[in-house]
Amino acid sequence: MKTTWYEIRIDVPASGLDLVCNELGELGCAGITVEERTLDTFVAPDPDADAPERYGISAYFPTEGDETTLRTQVTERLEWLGQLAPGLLPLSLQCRPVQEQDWAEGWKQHFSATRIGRRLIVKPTWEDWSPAGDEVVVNLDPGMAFGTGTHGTTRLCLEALAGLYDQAPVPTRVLDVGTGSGILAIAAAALGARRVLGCDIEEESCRVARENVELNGVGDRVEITGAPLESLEGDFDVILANILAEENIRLGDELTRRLAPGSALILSGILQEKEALVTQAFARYDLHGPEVTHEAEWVCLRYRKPA
Ligand SMILES: C[S@@+](CC[C@H](N)C(=O)[O-])C[C@H]1O[C@@H](n2cnc3c(N)ncnc32)[C@H](O)[C@@H]1O
Repeated sequence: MKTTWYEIRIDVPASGLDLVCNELGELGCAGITVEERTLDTFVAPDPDADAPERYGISAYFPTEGDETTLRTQVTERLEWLGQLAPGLLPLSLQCRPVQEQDWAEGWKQHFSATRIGRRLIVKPTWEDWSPAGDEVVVNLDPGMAFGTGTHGTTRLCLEALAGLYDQAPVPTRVLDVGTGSGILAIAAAALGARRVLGCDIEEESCRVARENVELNGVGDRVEITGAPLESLEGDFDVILANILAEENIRLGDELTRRLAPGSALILSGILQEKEALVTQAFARYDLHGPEVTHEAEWVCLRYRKPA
């Protein structure tokens, strides 16, 4: 049975945050999210940034149609608390009912079938697509792993990868460092790679990636491993690394050491403001490029190892 929840959003001064959360808990609140910090799963919070003066919080209460009483109770309690917590009053409460299903499934509405380049289609498992001509389809259920193709960094990598399969000779050996949901590894296999290795330091990502590899029927060509890059054998025609700028730099020697002559190195996960940091770090390697592509604040660097 689906629970109905009542969401109450409140703007709270930083000094009163703990007090408000405590009072809401006493009134039966089952969960609170604090929304003020810029927290992208891909961008580590800046430890030097000033803490915000106010936070937007969302408190969730299980309800059985008694929202008016609940709203009155919360208002009265916070008005009382306002005498102890400067800046809490005047209160601004925004309330709405929420179905439990919205929490678990809400993100899915942002993920729908997308064409990348000339013939690559990335789609969620719950949508149908009949490929026409030489189109290839990547089917994904990203679960808790990163990589639906909707994030700018993934899309930039997919575009770079798809472009490589529009010209001869097509790459056959591909390494995907930080595979997440496995999206880039599976796309490479779908486009024509014969041996693809995806690695990730997160166990959950490896599990999801393996499931997606099976789902796409490319298990004979794609291997997913939790082993670190440093321990991986062989050289590759394409290496993709959609990891943070600092991590790309840290792994520079290990990435470039595995590039076959004439191969492509595709680096992403780089915020525009970090572009120069990465290009400077990679200037010491024997590489052509980079060719730079952008999406919103993200940058992708495409290098070539001389043939
Ligand atoms: C932004 S996600 C990219 C996922 C997917 N490749 C895509 O393009 O959407 C980055 C992934 O890299 C993994 N990662 C970060 N540093 C890594 C490293 N040094 N070696 C392997 N994986 C790493 C993270 O666990 C995460 O799953």
